[in-house]
Amino acid sequence: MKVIVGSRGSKLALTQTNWVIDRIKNANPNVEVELKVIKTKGDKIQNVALDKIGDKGLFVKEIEQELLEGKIDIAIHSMKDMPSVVPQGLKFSYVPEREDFRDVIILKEGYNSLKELPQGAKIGTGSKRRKYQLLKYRPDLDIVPIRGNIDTRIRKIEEENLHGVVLAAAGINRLGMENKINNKVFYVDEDIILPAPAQGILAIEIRENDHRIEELLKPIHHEESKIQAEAERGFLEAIDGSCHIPVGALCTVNGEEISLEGLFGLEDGSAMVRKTVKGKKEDARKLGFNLAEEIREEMGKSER
Ligand SMILES: NCc1[nH]cc(CCC(=O)O)c1CC(=O)O
Repeated sequence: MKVIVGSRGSKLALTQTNWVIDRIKNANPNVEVELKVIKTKGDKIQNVALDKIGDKGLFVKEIEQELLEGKIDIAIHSMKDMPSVVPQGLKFSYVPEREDFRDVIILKEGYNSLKELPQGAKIGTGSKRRKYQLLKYRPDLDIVPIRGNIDTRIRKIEEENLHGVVLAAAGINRLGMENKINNKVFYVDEDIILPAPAQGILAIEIRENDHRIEELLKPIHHEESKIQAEAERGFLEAIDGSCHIPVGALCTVNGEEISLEGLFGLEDGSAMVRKTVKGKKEDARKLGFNLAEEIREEMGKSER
């Protein structure tokens, strides 16, 4: 039996996809797995700020089309880049174990922490979630909009004379970057920057009725990561967040109990609400919806 796995061609996407492919092969030694690299619209538009060119889905559509047409059997994405609604005929399969959910700041050489940066230090990020949470912690920072893949963003520390850039720890860890660069990788506590919903979680997308493929993926299932994805993405869906507004979420699983913390802000960062709810793990998605409702309500009060 042969299966074709589709992926974007960025270094991170390929590393993630090959990680999943290795695990599929290990669990199913008789299956032949082929990698197919697919170029998406998001890969073609390089110079426009991400928050100015539409929405999530930019890195996804072409890959989902090939999945629907049977040109590939499995698609691997970063779950945090996935739109809240999966197209008709497709679904997410088993969720593998999550990488680090935190954000990191790659600091200019000579600096070791966020605290010690000078007044007015320049930090590069294109994400409003990262921007407004950082400004809440350090209102003096000068946030500079940047985008590009991980290497490009790290290069901008030099090119644009920044004190640091914010990235997802998951990407840095998966690429083993910490050992490849001279810069200090500073892991930001989630109390300071709540991560994006499902940051560090991979999405394995398949055709809805493809039980044959689903069976191959079963051994890579990680229960806790699946519950986190459900709760955090439930929140994302209900809050109706786009990448134009600050949205963050983090679910913690403790036996049968889960807690879900969410963050939602106005587009200009003038108001932000952060709140935690607790519930049962089988209600993960519903808990996400409840949290969104509570946060919306609180946001309404603060706007009046
Ligand atoms: N926004 C792009 C993106 N999508 C997923 C990751 C990293 C991996 C992950 O969060 O799962 C990144 C890079 C980043 O935010 O630094």
